[in-house]
Amino acid sequence: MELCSINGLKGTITVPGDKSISHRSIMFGSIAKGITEVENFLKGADCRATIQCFRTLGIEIEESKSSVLIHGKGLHGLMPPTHILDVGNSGTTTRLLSGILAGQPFDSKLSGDASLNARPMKRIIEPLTQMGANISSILRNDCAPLYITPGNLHGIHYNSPVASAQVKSCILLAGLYADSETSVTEPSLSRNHTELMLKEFGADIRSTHALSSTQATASILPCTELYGQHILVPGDISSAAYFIAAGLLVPDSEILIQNVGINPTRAGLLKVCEDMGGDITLLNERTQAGEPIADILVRTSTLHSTTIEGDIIPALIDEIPVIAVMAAAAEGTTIIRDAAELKVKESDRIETVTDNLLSMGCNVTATEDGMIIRGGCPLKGAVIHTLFDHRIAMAFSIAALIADGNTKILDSKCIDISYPEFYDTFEKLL
Ligand SMILES: O=C(O)C1=C[C@@H](OP(=O)(O)O)[C@@H](O)[C@H](O)C1
Ligand SMILES: C=C(OP(=O)(O)O)C(=O)O
Repeated sequence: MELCSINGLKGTITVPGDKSISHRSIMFGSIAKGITEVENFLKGADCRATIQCFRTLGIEIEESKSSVLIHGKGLHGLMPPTHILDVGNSGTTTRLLSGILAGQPFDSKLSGDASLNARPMKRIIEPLTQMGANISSILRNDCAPLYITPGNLHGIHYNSPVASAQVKSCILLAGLYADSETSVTEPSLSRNHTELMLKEFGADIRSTHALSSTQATASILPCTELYGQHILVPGDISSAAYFIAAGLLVPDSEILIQNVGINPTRAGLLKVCEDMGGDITLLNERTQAGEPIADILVRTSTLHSTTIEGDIIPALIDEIPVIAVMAAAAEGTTIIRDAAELKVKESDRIETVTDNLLSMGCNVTATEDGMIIRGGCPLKGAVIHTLFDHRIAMAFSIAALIADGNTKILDSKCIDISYPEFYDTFEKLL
């Protein structure tokens, strides 16, 4: 994809359904009894991988233009897979599905693409093994492909070294099949969609937030049955993030993004935009199945630098590439720290972001757990090496809109992972 600078993005748009909630709707719907109907499901490649995995596990899933119907077979209704489960590029599918598979009375294997098979899985192998699961890395490198065989699961209390919703959700899902309570404490609260949605499906799940620290604990009791639900998936704030950044950065813009999920465990970007002087207004705030939603009005703003660190990091982890682009255009030096998790995403996002910003003429330094971005230098068009990472392709498409000259985004097709209609949404604002 080739892009150049523009002016005046104007209009009202919606963004596709939330990726995290879409994955969970298929998974929980499949192990619930009865039909789960999902509206505004994200038809990106990652969530399609989740659908395919559950079809392979014997679940009938019907797709229409407006919704997805899951014919759930109950907690013990999955069938042994006849072939290896293909998790594609999706960390969420891999880690959450492993938690469910650990509780099944049959063997399974799961594997993904080269990027997925290089991501760390010890973070789930360790706690699942403590619970009595039999899960191993087939190549003995603590990565997928993973092999899971039946084990008798018991409840544990797990102190997670990372604030990761994938790790937390994996353990809680295995906890559905354990013989006693399972709980997970994380150093700071990660996205809580599993806790909110499993409760709607009938699970006995609780969350507590320590008053004296940022630590958060979620616990679940073994369950006899979950029940099918009707789910309306809110727009994905991680996808809205690109249009928020575009609205702030592109001169003479005003964009209204309707129906966006603003769950506080996801909405760190809004706080950062506010700290940077961004003109953002939340309209029509409401709650749907425990998930807060709003329309977001964005207008062109003069941005200044900020420091992003500590317990806000999990609430904006996927938005850091586009935040870095905003920081490059802002006056002053922005510091991002406590974000070492960026190194184990679809690419090493500390490296991919800093390398591409450098090639656009920005003065940026990578650090062990983040980056230092000295903003205010004019960006120039460049060839962007996405390394097939969808967030890099989208973040640098925004950088292209304010750069001098043409920018070429290599392998931009990877955007299909989370936002197949990304460039079509842009067309609506021209
Ligand atoms: O649970 C989820 O749906 C996700 C959790 C986050 O990963 P971690 O749990 O690895 O931080 C996030 O980066 C990913 O895009 C989706
Ligand atoms: C990290 C991401 O997803 P996952 O971990 O599910 O691959 C992402 O979408 O940015």
